[in-house]
Amino acid sequence: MNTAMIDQNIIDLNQLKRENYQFIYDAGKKGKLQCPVCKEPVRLYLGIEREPHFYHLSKRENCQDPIHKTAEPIAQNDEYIERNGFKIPISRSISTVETRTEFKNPKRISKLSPFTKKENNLSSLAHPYIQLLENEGFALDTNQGEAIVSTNGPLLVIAGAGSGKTRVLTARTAYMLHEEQIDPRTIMLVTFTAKAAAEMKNRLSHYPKMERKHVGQLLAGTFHSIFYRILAFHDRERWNSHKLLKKDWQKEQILKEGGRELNLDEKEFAYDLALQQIGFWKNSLCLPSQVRPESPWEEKVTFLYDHYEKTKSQQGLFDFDDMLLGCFQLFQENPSILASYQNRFQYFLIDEFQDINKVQYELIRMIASSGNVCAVGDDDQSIYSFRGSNPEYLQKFEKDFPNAKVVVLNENYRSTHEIVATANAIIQKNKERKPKVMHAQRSTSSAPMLFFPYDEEEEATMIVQDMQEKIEAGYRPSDFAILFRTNTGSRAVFERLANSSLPFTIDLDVEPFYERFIVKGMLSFLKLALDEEDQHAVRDILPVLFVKNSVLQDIKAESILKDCTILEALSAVKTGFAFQEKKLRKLVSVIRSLHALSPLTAIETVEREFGYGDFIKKRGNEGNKLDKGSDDIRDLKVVAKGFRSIAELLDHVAHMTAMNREIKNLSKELDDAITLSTIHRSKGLEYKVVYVLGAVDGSIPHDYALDSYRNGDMAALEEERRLLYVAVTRAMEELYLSIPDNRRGKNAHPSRFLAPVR
Ligand SMILES: Nc1ncnc2c1ncn2[C@@H]1O[C@H](COP(=O)(O)OP(=O)(O)OP(=O)(O)O)[C@@H](O)[C@H]1O
Repeated sequence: MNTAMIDQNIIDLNQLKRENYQFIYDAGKKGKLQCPVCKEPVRLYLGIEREPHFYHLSKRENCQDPIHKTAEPIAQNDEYIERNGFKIPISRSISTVETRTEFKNPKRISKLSPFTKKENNLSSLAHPYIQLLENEGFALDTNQGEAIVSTNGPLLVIAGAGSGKTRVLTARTAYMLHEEQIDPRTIMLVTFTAKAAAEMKNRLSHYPKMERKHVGQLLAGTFHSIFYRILAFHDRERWNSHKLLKKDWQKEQILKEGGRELNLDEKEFAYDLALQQIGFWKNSLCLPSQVRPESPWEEKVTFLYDHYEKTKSQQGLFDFDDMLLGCFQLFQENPSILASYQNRFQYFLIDEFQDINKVQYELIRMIASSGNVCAVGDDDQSIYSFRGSNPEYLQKFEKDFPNAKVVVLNENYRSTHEIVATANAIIQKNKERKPKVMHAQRSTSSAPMLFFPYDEEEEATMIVQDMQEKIEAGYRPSDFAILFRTNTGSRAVFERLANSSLPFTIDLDVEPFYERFIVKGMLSFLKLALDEEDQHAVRDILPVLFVKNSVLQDIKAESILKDCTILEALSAVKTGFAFQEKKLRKLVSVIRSLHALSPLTAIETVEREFGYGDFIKKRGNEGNKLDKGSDDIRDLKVVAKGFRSIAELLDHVAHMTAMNREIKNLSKELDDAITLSTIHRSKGLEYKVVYVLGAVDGSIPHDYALDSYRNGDMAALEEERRLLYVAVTRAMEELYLSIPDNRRGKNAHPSRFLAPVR
């Protein structure tokens, strides 16, 4: 049906502005929609593949849309009109048609190269162990077999997504142990995560004729774990794990001490980004004295870097990056120690070589004097340049390890032809890459789908609806992944899932959206509109007003002495700066006026009246380039649009903050759950169905990459394209790319990366 009743009014989907769909959807969930014929409760269907329509909760199907007169456009003189206690937003009149955005039908990608079936090149290599592997169900193709048996000398395996590099690494190790009888203690297997190392050992122990004892003797782990073990062995006292700075806040504390010397404001200077920059320099083997700052910001960070290193060394502390740097120095200063390790380790297998950084590369060059290095990587999946990784090392490998053999794995065993062809078409536009075309093993009728929600909210609703339908049809929650470019991109989908009964997991380290500094500040203004005595809220608005934290004690005392609210006391503070006092003076009247406004207008009022933009600009300029403060406010406005009063919005925020904590605790225990993940974290994983959020310019490619591109730098844009490639190649059977019409309250345009397939 296209019609429903909300509080005695008929709403017709043919006349409803698209931006109201989510609002009506929510009203349905709250039981506020009725069938105009039978008066039973109905809901709005908002899914991916079928058009929006109303449906009866009882699944009744025989009601027909009544013929009705189009409702008169509702008066525009107030923000809301109240009908029987239910407020209808008239700033977004539900009955005007002229600016209605049509529901756009989803579209399957059709511009794809045709599928050609290749006979699976089962390895013709006459090695008994390879034959045995094949007989035991570990199928291998010729190139995989070639990579497995080439154990002497340097070998570079360029392994496209889903081409079985994990299988190659494990089978090669098994082959070395069993067929070549190589002493496991001479083999070093380096992986990107500790989980991957454990998984490889586990898989290895299931290979034919593998002895557990041998598998246990292999040295497998991340660069950090392996080289830290070496360091700790040589100087247990200095590298005692009690002295490790594990948490970012510990490191930031040291930076903040240095920042005080520069008079940097703790709330305004982006210490998190400074820390990331310091890590980048350390991993690039660039000591504080060697940094050549390129901006005033980098000058400050260089000063902090120097302070950080000195403090650590005075206090005998170290961080994760020091594990690699320390080992590099140990080898450099002690040739005999280096020689002993060169002697001990004869074979090296290194996974995810495209994400190696300078210090890791140099360590391998130092220790691998045998030359038996097998590096496996995919330049198209290099996505960690901000940490100092560089796919250039894949290119350098052939120079630095002369006579290296190169094997290319381009058979994709994970995904359908339609997904692989989409990925190929996207990545081929990158200029800095080794040319290769992935080839799939199977084809299907369901090509990847582009769908077009109105905005982030509708995007989340559609995806959750789609998953619900698929789960009813037999899929398991763990078949799904929802991937996003940055953590803030997951807010709407998190909220929709939190309000559903579907199990899901999300990364535990992510700062909840409503706790983000800029968002929290804005919400505090709204909180004060409801309670002028809210001390936490007053504390959180001080930075926005450029008032020092120390004033808080004075205001509290003032409010007791003068018997006024704490907000009134703040308003009367004398700072000695006329422009600031002017702003403070209007605090009470502006905040009291927010009451009568919708949350969206209230936020716009605070922005305008208190120069929120200036504050954000100041912080944003120095802030994290991925998540700008102004974007946070835009995201908050998208949320605010769905609520009719400040109290309702704040209730929702409190509920979601609590849910966030609860779900983080719960998700540890779930093993059959939907995955919500950044694209970065999804690397190496595979899912039957993948949804990619926000495939629009500004999201992917991210705005900062577009800015660099405008300034003539292609590198960031190419890395963004690799990110989309990684996201797309996680899907085994079905891929959905979401192209919302609006993002962060503005018109959005499909990602330029999709041009070859749209
Ligand atoms: N020769 C083969 N025949 C059939 N299936 C294979 C073969 N090689 C690997 N596979 C399967 O293909 C899938 C992808 O392999 P794997 O996870 O090792 O890929 P990958 O190269 O590590 O992928 P990515 O780099 O994209 O994370 C796995 O399910 C694996 O079991």
